[in-house]
Amino acid sequence: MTGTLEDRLRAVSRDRYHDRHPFNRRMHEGTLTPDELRRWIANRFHYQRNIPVKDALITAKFDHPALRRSWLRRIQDHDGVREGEGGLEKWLRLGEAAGLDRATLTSGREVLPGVRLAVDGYVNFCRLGSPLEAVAASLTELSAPDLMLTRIDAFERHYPWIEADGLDYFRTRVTQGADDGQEALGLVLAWARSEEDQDRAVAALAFKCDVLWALLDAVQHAGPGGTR
Ligand SMILES: O=C(O)c1cc(C(=O)O)c2c(n1)C(=O)C(=O)c1cc(C(=O)O)[nH]c1-2
Repeated sequence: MTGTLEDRLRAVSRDRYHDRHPFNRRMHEGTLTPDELRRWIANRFHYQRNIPVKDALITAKFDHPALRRSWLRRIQDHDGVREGEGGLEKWLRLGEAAGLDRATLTSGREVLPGVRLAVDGYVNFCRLGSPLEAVAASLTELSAPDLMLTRIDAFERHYPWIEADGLDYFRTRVTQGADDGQEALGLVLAWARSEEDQDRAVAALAFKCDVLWALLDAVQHAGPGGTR
């Protein structure tokens, strides 16, 4: 393999990221119907609510208090430090701004089989993998902040029927995602010294890109009314 590990990771994150998925392209062009957008929001909530679960599994793999303390921040970013705060709460508000009530989102009724499998795949990958692989899988966040900026712009321009407050989640993730991505990159570059470990880190990131891609495939191909 040619190039430094950082070059290889950035290339995977650039070339296989879900910003290139046809569903995301349509989102940005403004051609999604309200039902399609709501289907995406409801299904992505399943991903969101599992992020702190997988971060708890990763935290449990770390030997050092400083590392656990730092990774714990990710759980708090999503779950909040108090009731009514945090990313999951903001995602529920995004749903409400788009006309989806909380009970529907939290029930998980709308979650498509392919989305369930993709998210389970990610959680189990982090549960069973090495700390290096689990942290490397999160490196899609290197590309997430740019995607958030594109998404905010697209929502404001093309989907004005979604109340502006609903976009707070994406605004928050611009800086949180950038910080998370930098932290994870520093760890992966420090840990992956052997060629085998470097290959494992790149493969973990490629797998994660596939998870995000598969999630959008399922959302894109759902039947009328968002059914399977
Ligand atoms: O909306 C997106 O496109 C997007 C992508 C990603 C990502 O690249 O994994 C994350 C998020 N959002 C996100 O909101 C988030 O909290 C998050 C955590 C992680 C992770 O793997 O630890 N990825 C992402």
